[in-house]
Amino acid sequence: MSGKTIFDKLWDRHVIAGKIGEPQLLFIDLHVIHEVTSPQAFQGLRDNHRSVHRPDLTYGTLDHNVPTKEIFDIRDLISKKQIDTFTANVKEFGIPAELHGSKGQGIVHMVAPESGRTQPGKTVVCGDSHTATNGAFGAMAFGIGTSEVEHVLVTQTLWQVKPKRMKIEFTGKPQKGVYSKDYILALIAKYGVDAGVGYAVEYTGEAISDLSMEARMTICNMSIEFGAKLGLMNPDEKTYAYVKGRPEAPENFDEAVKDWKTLVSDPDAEYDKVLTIDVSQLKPMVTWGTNPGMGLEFGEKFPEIDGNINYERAYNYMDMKPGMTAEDINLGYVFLGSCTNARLEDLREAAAIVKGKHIAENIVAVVVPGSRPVKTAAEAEGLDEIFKTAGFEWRDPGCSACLGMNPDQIPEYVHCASSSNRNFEGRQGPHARTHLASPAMVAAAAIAGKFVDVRALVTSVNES
Ligand SMILES: CC(C)[C@H](C(=O)O)[C@@H](O)C(=O)O
Ligand code: SF4
Repeated sequence: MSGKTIFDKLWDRHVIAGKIGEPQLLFIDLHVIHEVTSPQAFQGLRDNHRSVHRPDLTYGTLDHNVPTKEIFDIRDLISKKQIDTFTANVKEFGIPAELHGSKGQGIVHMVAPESGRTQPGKTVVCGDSHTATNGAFGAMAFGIGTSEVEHVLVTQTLWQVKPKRMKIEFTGKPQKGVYSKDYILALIAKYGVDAGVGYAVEYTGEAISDLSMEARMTICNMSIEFGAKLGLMNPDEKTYAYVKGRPEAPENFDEAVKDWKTLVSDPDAEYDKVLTIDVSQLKPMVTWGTNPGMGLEFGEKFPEIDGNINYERAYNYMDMKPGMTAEDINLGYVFLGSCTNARLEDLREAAAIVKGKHIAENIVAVVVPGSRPVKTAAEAEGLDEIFKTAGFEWRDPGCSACLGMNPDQIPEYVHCASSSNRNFEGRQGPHARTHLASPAMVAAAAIAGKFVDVRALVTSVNES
């Protein structure tokens, strides 16, 4: 009999009922909630006189609607309602949560790891498509819909059909200036936004082991942009070190680590599909179009339309033409934020590039730390001053301009270099035009006033 993948092991461990190939009932170890996808679920509970089965395994935060300029000045009525409703719900049902202005508040996929709740071996769900971020810890983490949120609140379980297994091996050492964001953008550009549909993806290989936990989260975060049900990685010493000492880390930590060590893919495990990417061949990526797969290495010419109506539509929306390169993009805005790339390491990488320089005249640049702990840590090491001196705005944590659900929006028709994960039409505001890239590329673009190849800059930064 062949070995098992980490995903097989996690799946088997959580099945309560049902047969393989049919929906199976899974136990959920951690249910994370935010203000956008939980209100109807709580209302459903109330209407049916039900309670939350395991408030202790539920954890909430406010993120999508919070204003980042003046966090308590919520002018939008829908935002205010969602924030107030969420606050009342978690109080009524006794759920631990990071409420408005609390010390741990931030984007949902950041606060769960930061609190220590995200751990190897857990099933983690959230009414949000980027829940696979938690998969970087060796957790089986995926997004669910609002009716499923209600199901999990009431039962702490969920019916799911087991997805197929894909292994993506990242080999080699990257050049300086190439980051995990480039790995995932390159993967999606090469295989497309649907290539992961129906799969649980395991990211593995030397290039993944070499990454920090923060950089690993960036890759897992974008699993959904590849179409995958979930993305996960084998836990290792870096994973244990990240969890250790956090408020919700297991009490008997050494025992937990012993168990976690068994939750890795066996060498002879079988997969339904295997892909390999050599990261030593990658260059910094920039998207030109209106899905995350419409991306290219910096310097490459944008593709011909050749009858592709998606390309035609994307070019029209973005007001660009085949044959242009990323350097020709008429940038007006830079957004450094989101659950993809607004952790401390991301801000450090960007700050190293902007230090001692000033943003270009044509640019408005905003930094939005993904969580309050990140903001506090960044300020403790003076990153805020570096950004502010360079002309960036330094904001409070939240989803911000990653999507236009709060006052932070990119103005109409303006091109934005963004460290986030989605470049859909209208994603950052009506008619806004988004170009996804790594935090370092985005920072360099703020200074130069256009996209530049960050590899040259990073070398000189490191030498100085
Ligand atoms: C609002 C929320 C449901 C949504 C998601 O599911 O991902 C958002 O976080 C996003 O990134 O588009
Ligand atoms: S930061 Fe963006 S991608 Fe992440 S949860 Fe918020 S809106 Fe979704």
